[in-house]
Amino acid sequence: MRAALVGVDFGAGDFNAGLEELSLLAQSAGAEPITTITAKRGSPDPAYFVGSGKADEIGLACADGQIEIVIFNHALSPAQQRNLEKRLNIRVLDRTSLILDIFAQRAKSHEGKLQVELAQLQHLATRLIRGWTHLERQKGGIGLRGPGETQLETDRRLIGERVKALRARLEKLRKQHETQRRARGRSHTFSVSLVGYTNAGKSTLFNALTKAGVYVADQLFATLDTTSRRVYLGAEVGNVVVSDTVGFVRELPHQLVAAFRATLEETIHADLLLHVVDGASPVRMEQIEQVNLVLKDIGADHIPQLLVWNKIDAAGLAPAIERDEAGGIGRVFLSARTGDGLDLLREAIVEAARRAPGLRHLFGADAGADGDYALVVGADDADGDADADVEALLAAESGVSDGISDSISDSKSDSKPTSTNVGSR
Ligand SMILES: Nc1nc2c(ncn2[C@@H]2O[C@H](COP(=O)(O)OP(=O)(O)OP(=O)(O)O)[C@@H](O)[C@H]2O)c(=O)[nH]1
Ligand SMILES: [Mg+2]
Repeated sequence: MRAALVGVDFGAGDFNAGLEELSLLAQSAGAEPITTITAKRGSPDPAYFVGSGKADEIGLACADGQIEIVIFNHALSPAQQRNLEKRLNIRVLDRTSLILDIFAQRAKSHEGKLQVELAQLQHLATRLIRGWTHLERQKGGIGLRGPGETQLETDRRLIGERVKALRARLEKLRKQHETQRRARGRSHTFSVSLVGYTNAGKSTLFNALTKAGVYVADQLFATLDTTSRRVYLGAEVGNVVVSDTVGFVRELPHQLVAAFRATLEETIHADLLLHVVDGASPVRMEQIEQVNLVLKDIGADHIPQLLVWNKIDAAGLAPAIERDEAGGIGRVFLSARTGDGLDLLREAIVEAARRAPGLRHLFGADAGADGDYALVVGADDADGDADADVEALLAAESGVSDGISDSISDSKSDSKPTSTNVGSR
């Protein structure tokens, strides 16, 4: 589908990098960007987002019939989108819809699909409601029982019912995740989540890390698109669980963040976040900020974070560990592609695991001091079933079970590891 891209420069951030990202997003959604139209404004025009003169310029660019869709690098109000479509006589997509569409295309698991559907319906619902009030105004409040309104009311009711059903279904799945996490908590397997801006190299790093371990077991512990594997990191720490998850983008639609809460909760409950950064990107600092915003949004900003400065091969840097003022590891420079610096990252994870509270008992030096298993069970264990906990722990330590083997059996479609990638390649 041939597309015209539209970006408005409000004088904030790196405008060109933003347009480049839009182009990648559009391609990820299956569109083919043909032309880009830019404008400079102080604030959005209420009717068309751009000025009416600029709107006509966009119309002119589409006049020869080459362009099939116009994609804005911004969130448009329902009215702006409608006005533009009327004036240009062509389909107009905003950034939110574009991202939702990519999610819809990429979601593979049952839960992922439910989450995307919920987000899309909620997005649609706001448009239907506003469309209705718009009509209401046109008719001056008279003749409101007309067929148009009735249809809209029916649509809204159906959407409302579906949203309710989806929420209930997702809540049930969320509870299952929680049960699973508690089981995992008992065995105190140190868990590491890869987070980061889309395209930073999380999946590449995930594969490099998990393949490199002496002992690797495939594990899918979330039914959505979080893939996890156990990685053996030496005698001292033993196994850690590493998870690869959905990437973040600037202005991640809030419906999506809300709908993907269950997926992101795996991130919230990690012991350590590996924040993967594309060290070769000119806008890496902005991306780090964006990722931290999303992490704050989902309540994961309190988790210890290690910045993984990836793609040093492209940035011309050497593998290194950089310590912060307190002596803790702040950044690891590596290349997931060439494998340079991976050993440093493994060291850094071992060091973080060693420092993690509540995990010390697993390690030789502290086991004697802390002594008993009561401490091992952990503060977040609500059911008080200490015997079972000790059993689980012993089983875990002897390698019989690590507590994540009771995977969720929500649907047949969830039986294979899958992953959703948001964004661009
Ligand atoms: N030069 C270079 N490229 C890399 C490196 N690591 C990853 N890449 C490339 O970066 C692109 C994105 O890599 P992914 O691993 O898919 O990134 P991701 O963070 O999982 O992306 P999303 O799943 O979309 O969020 C791919 O083209 C990789 O080949 C690296 O160390 N050096
Ligand atoms: Mg990925």
